[in-house]
Amino acid sequence: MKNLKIAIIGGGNLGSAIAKGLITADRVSPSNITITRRNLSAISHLSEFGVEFESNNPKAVAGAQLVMLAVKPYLIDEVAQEISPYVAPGTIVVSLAAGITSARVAAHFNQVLPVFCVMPNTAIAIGESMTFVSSFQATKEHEALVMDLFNQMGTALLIPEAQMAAATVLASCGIAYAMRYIRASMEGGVQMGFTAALSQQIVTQTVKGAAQLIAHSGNHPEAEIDRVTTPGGITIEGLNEMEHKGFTSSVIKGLMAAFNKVKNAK
Ligand SMILES: NC(=O)C1=CN([C@@H]2O[C@H](COP(=O)(O)OP(=O)(O)OC[C@H]3O[C@@H](n4cnc5c(N)ncnc54)[C@H](OP(=O)(O)O)[C@@H]3O)[C@@H](O)[C@H]2O)C=CC1
Ligand SMILES: O=C(O)[C@@H]1CCC=N1
Repeated sequence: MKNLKIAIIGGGNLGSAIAKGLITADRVSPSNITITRRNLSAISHLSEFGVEFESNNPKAVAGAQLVMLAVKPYLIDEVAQEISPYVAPGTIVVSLAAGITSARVAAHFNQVLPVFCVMPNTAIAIGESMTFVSSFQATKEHEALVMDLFNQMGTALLIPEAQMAAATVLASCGIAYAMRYIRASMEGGVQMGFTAALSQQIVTQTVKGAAQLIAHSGNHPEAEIDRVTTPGGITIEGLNEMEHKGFTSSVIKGLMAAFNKVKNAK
């Protein structure tokens, strides 16, 4: 694994996060990771990690055993076409583009290659991603390698590609939704008199504690809520007011709007 040569095409938000995650996991030598984008100065901060930079995609994929496509979905066809002649036989292709099928990516290559759709979230940079993987034209060995790689940077689950749209919304977009809850709570904290910095510290630790409570116990969130809500007490007053204002309904409606968007991606 240490010697696996990886090319990350598109060093933006996700591509850079994956590069950081790979280095932090220490399973791939930084010098074996090449990251590309047109404006290389925007990722110069990654040079401290020892990764290679390249603005030429064909050069980056030549010699790579695993190529990750981390450009925006509308650029996937163009970039796959561009690198196709330079990709060595047997190269594993990982597409990170939301809403793009593996068959569509595979069709751009002039040889049959193992293609994976992989949907991480930005917490991959710190090894805490919830990552979904689906495989196409791949052997069990390819699957094991890709799963092992992404399990080094959080939790990876192999799923049928048909579930990828829902997985994208719940876990990849989910980071943003969780952040919005955190931000809303912080604003409430400031209104109650905490500084923004202290409010952020309080909410961050509280959300972390809540996530870890259910992760450790396997309890349903409502069971943990029951432990907090004193009958006739303070917590239930706040919870019910949030529900009167449509909290659960808003979250589900937001998830479904995103789900419809990703299912109709072009
Ligand atoms: N952000 C997220 O949380 C997640 C994103 N994804 C998917 O990851 C992909 C990337 O998203 P994200 O990182 O947010 O987007 P960004 O725009 O941040 O990153 C894409 C990068 O691609 C670079 N790029 C554009 N054209 C080329 C090219 N021809 N060759 C090489 N690099 C190029 C751009 O840099 P420059 O202009 O300098 O070339 C840009 O930095 C998308 O397909 C998205 O669906 C999936 C899960 C989560
Ligand atoms: O918002 C987006 O389109 C991408 C896909 C998942 C997370 N970010």
